[in-house]
Amino acid sequence: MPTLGAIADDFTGATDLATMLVARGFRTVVAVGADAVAPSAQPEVQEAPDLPDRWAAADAVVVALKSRTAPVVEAVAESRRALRALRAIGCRRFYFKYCSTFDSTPRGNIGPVADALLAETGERRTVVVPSFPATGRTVYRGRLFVHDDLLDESPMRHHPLTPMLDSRVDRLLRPQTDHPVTRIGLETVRAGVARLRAALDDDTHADALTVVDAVDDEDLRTVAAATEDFGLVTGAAGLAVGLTGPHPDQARARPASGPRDPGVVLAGSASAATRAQVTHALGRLPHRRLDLTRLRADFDTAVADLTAFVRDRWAHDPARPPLIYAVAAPEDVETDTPAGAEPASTLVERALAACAGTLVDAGARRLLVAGGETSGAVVSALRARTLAIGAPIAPGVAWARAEVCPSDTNHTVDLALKSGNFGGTDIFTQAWEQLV
Ligand SMILES: Nc1ncnc2c1ncn2[C@@H]1O[C@H](COP(=O)(O)OP(=O)(O)OP(=O)(O)O)[C@@H](O)[C@H]1O
Ligand SMILES: O=C(O)[C@@H](O)C(=O)CO
Repeated sequence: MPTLGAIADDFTGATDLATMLVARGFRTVVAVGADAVAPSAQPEVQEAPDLPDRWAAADAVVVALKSRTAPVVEAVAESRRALRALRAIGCRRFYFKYCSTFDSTPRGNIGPVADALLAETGERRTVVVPSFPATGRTVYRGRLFVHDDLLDESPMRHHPLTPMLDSRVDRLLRPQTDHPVTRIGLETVRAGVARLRAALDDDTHADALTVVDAVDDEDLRTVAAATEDFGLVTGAAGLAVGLTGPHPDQARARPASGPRDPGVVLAGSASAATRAQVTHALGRLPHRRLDLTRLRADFDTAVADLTAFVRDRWAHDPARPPLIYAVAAPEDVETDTPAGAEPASTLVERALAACAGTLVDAGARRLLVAGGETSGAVVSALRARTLAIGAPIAPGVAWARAEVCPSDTNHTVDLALKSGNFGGTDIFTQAWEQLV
């Protein structure tokens, strides 16, 4: 029965945290939305008497939401619903997972969701820990770094939805929350678990969201140990490095596909890391770029041509998964939508989602998807309700086994959801080797 319940504000973030939990010995299931956990999770629901096997065999459940940039009211309502659903299947500790680059705006959604989850759990305080050293995110003196750059000097400064214009986590959070926002520095963390705990227990932090410095995994282990009885922690996936689950040797789900099963890469992300991965794959995998003009002129035919191309490549060389991508270079990003036309963002998401559905019905059994929004669109089109996390591919990215039903037939597939900025340059060609 799961005891740890997590709520992630996007799909790739959910698999990122789940990947870490599996590595830490938690048998982990990602549930797509609160309804995939407990359809009628009302406030009064406390315990489900007959847990489905899926939950009985899990140590942790991560609910994947699409709430990062949703209207605040919606994000709060979905997060509350997720928490109630997790509680109904037995979870007693909660983890609010947001982006390691603290993606949010002065209105939210990190602060409002943290406030709501504190109220829902009856807790008065929590910690704020976006640090994830394995992916270059560290917090020192309250400032968030992305590798060598301060957050506001990193490419996140230009993010279209959540431009990050400050690197001080407390300053970013203060306008978003009703709680005081406090800080605890690295010297206290490095003084050890007891000193950090004593600091957290000081009156200053009694009702606060406390941003805690962490520069390496040992710091995160100290933070996790000092907060082990907190009913709610918040952060990126890094904090989970300090958690220990009960099944160190059996936590990974087995792959669903074999080496000769057809695969495909669907890349809708325009992030710098994905662009480098696309460029690397162009010389190595059969590929097609989405043509926005054609998609706008005749969506169905354009998608049918793309899926026909993939099927043709499978017939020639099943071992090389074709790549369908949106952006290889910054100039591929459409910044101005032509008058009266559908914006490129939804067009690309719809196109890749449609390709995914058709290709799974045509035999695709392994899909690597790049981009958080893109992953949300693909997972929704495939009508996956749960993902069982399997082999890791890179920090924050793993294969997951999913039952899907894009039209009217069920299939089991291996799915990897890659955050835009995660993964090495060769991930589109190398990820398949982990599926053994
Ligand atoms: N050529 C393009 N012009 C404009 N927008 C595009 C283009 N290609 C893709 N997009 C959109 O850019 C967005 C990329 O977001 P997505 O979340 O998928 O990737 P990301 O931001 O790199 O990933 P993450 O959220 O994991 O960091 C999607 O909405 C996608 O449809
Ligand atoms: O924490 C991260 O950076 C990722 O899991 C993510 O949320 C990107 O969308």
